[in-house]
Amino acid sequence: MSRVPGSWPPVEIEPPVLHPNAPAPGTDLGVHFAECFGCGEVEGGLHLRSSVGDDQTVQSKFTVTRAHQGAPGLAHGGLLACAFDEALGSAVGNLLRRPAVTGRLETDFRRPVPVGSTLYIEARLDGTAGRKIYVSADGRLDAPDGPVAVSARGLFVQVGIEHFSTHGDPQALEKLAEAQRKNQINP
Ligand SMILES: CCCCCCCC/C=C\CCCCCCCC(=O)SCCNC(=O)CCNC(=O)[C@H](O)C(C)(C)COP(=O)(O)OP(=O)(O)OC[C@H]1O[C@@H](n2cnc3c(N)ncnc32)[C@H](O)[C@@H]1OP(=O)(O)O
Repeated sequence: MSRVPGSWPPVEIEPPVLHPNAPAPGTDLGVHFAECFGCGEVEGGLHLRSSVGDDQTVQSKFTVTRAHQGAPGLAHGGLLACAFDEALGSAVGNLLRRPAVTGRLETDFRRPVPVGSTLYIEARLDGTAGRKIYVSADGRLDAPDGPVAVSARGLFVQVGIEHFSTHGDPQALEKLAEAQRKNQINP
């Protein structure tokens, strides 16, 4: 199988347009949902932390613990993919502020990621085509300029807010919206 990726994005795109209320570079993004496996206060979760970077990027990092192992002493690839889903989703949700879900996520695992190492992920908006939002990211080992260990490319698909109330937990959604209103998060 070739390791040469196909062209990206795979369709003709428009340049991404930041939402007028998108947080400024340097802003810490906090936790979008306390029970999220990626960023929430979940035991064994990734506890990924993100902030807005320059040039339509989100910078995230997480430290691999023993709870994240696949082979002894090494991160599980599926959990690394989870970290990229979260980082890419955070770029879409915070910079474009459009409700969207992951339609497709591809990952290239280039180097082993040991327990105890910290992955620095930079996610960038690549472009949009109607409801389709293309994003990609690189994850570097132990420093923002460390060697690339994992790369990912994702397609997020914009959905109506009813996607979450119809298929998810409407009561939890309402509680989350209420908490966001209290924290005066701009819609
Ligand atoms: C107010 C908001 C702002 C708030 C801001 C606050 C900050 C928030 C910060 C941070 C939050 C984020 C952090 C979390 C991140 C984690 C995200 C996840 O893990 S999401 C869970 C996993 N994903 C699913 O569960 C999806 C399940 N799939 C579906 O529901 C559907 O398949 C869906 C919606 C993806 C598409 O279904 P259809 O019926 O609506 O639309 P169709 O026509 O099928 O697709 C639309 C277009 O997309 C293409 N498409 C869809 N899936 C594709 C695929 N796998 N590959 C290629 N193309 C695909 C299609 O070919 C179509 O393209 P053509 O318009 O015809 O050109």
